[in-house]
Amino acid sequence: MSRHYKASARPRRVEPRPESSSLRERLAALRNVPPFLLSIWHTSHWLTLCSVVLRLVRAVLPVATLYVGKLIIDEVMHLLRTSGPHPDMSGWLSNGMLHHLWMLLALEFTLAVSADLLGRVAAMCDSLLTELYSNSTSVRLMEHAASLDLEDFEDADLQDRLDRARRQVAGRSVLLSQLLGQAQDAITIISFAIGLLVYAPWLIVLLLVALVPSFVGEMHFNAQSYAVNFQWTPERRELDYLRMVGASAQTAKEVKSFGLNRFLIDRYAELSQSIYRANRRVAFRRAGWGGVFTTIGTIGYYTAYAIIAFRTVRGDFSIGDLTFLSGSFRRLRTLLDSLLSGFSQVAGQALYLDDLFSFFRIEPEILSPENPHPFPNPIREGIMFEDVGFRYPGAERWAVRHLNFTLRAGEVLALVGENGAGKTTLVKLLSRLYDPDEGRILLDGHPLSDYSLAELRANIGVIFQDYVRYYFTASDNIAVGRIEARDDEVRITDAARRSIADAVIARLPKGYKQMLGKLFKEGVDLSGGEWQKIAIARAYMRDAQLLVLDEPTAALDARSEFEVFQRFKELSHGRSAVIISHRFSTVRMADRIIVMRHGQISEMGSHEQLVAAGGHYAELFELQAAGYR
Ligand SMILES: Nc1ncnc2c1ncn2[C@@H]1O[C@H](COP(=O)(O)OP(=O)(O)OP(=O)(O)O)[C@@H](O)[C@H]1O
Repeated sequence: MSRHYKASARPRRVEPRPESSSLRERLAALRNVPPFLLSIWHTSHWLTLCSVVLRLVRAVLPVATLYVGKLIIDEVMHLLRTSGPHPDMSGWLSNGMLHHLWMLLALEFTLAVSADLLGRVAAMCDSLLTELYSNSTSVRLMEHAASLDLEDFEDADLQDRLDRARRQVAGRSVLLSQLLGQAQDAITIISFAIGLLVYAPWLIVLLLVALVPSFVGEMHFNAQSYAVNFQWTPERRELDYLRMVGASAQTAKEVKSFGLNRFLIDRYAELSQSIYRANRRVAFRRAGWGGVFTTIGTIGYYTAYAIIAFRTVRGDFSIGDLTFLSGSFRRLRTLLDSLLSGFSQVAGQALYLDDLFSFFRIEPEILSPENPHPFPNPIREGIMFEDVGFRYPGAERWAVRHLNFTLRAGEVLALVGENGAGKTTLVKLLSRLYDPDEGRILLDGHPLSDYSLAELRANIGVIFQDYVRYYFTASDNIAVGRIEARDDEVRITDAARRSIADAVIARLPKGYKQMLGKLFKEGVDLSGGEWQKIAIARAYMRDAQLLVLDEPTAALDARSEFEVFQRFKELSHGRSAVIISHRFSTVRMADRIIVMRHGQISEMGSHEQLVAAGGHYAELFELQAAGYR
């Protein structure tokens, strides 16, 4: 299967960029809400139940409060009508005429206090639930990212999506309380609407007419905000990158000595200004249209108010009815307004959920087979490359092609060649970080893809030239080579001894417990060569049958390099190794040397054979040797 085909088969590579998504698309994004709610439910049954029940109860309190308010006014009016104004309250109090009023006032008070308490407890449940959800989603995000292929990480589109997914987790957690608040508002609206329907059904129609324009407007502008956000993801990532380069311990040295600060700051300011301008355009239009739509709503409200007042004067309604109706209408308007705009916000946020869910839908392609072939121990025949070719995704050129050779069991093979010749690519194929686009790689006669990925990786210890400097302790920096053995001190010190990192660690104030790097308090930075010795120790943490060292000694001084290889030779116990190096002092120690040129093998043989052949190798060797004379 060619890389080209794979690329087009992946949904993420053909994802359209919504310039401005249609209403239908925004509504379609609501399909993300049920799975979102389901994951909330899985986060904590108890908190979800608690929040839902409290909100249900809380939802009917406003109409009850308003209705009791109406009863209070009617009761007051009744008292005034039956006995007239009473300057001395003591008579009323003693004959029990105020009993009913007292009861109503006490009920109103209880309703007000309950509404407040229920609201607070529900908000607490929401915030706890939100934090739990955000934590568990971040863990899922890391787990899923870990399962993806290296190719995925080198894809800018995926990086954009991952970035939006991360921001979704950090910034979209309000969605939960918004959704629950929406449900609560909807129930409150229904309860108010029932009250209003009983008195004056036509008021509802008036209300809807006033609100629909503002709803459509909100929907439109939410989608525009999303589109702006979407289109500018790469630039936002660049902003993050510039911030990191401009102010981080790793880059400070070079940025200072090249005087790069001004350039970085200007680039940052320019980019952030462009994003700001795009956001401002939407914000201006939103504010302008929002004003128009709100005015329409206000006109609707006051028309209704005038009608109710007029009909009260005509005697159709009591004063209590007037307060209840106008109060209901006002509350309904604000509630419907917030429900509709909240709905469009939910629809907008559901679009962001798309990023999160679509990130979770990306499937890795480099997988273990269902019934893996047992991994040979020891490897008998070796690893055979049969006409192997590979092109990086999206690249026109083949990075390597027509590779034919066998890495024999127990053999130390060196790869040499100029920059970009394809040496690291060969190693990535060997450790199945990529699958070849052409040809096959066989291990003891079976394609690499027949073996369990975990077993394959456990049996191949690779240290890449751009190995990671972890800001962990020295001990953990070595243990990452086999993290299960993190507490195995004997193994760690043994690995350090083999890679001559033991001498480096002996000089650290806290030895193996010393925090490395300058990121954390009390961290100690190392020289390039010292870091490299620590990194090489990782390879020895494994019981790998094949060691791959990609320019393992580039930063080492001549004596250290010699020592590392002496120990490697002594201690390899017949293990195979592939060593990439530009130093011929290292290369000549190998059993066999492969010379790569423009992605192909140009020569193969021992040091002596290749020098005698007088080809490219001999030329490169002579060049380097001349440098020492
Ligand atoms: N992730 C990548 N995406 C696209 N092209 C790549 C990628 N990595 C390497 N290449 C290209 O593939 C070719 C082979 O690169 P490779 O890293 O294998 O060379 P190398 O021989 O290891 O070089 P060096 O000695 O500089 O480390 C080069 O042309 C390089 O530009």
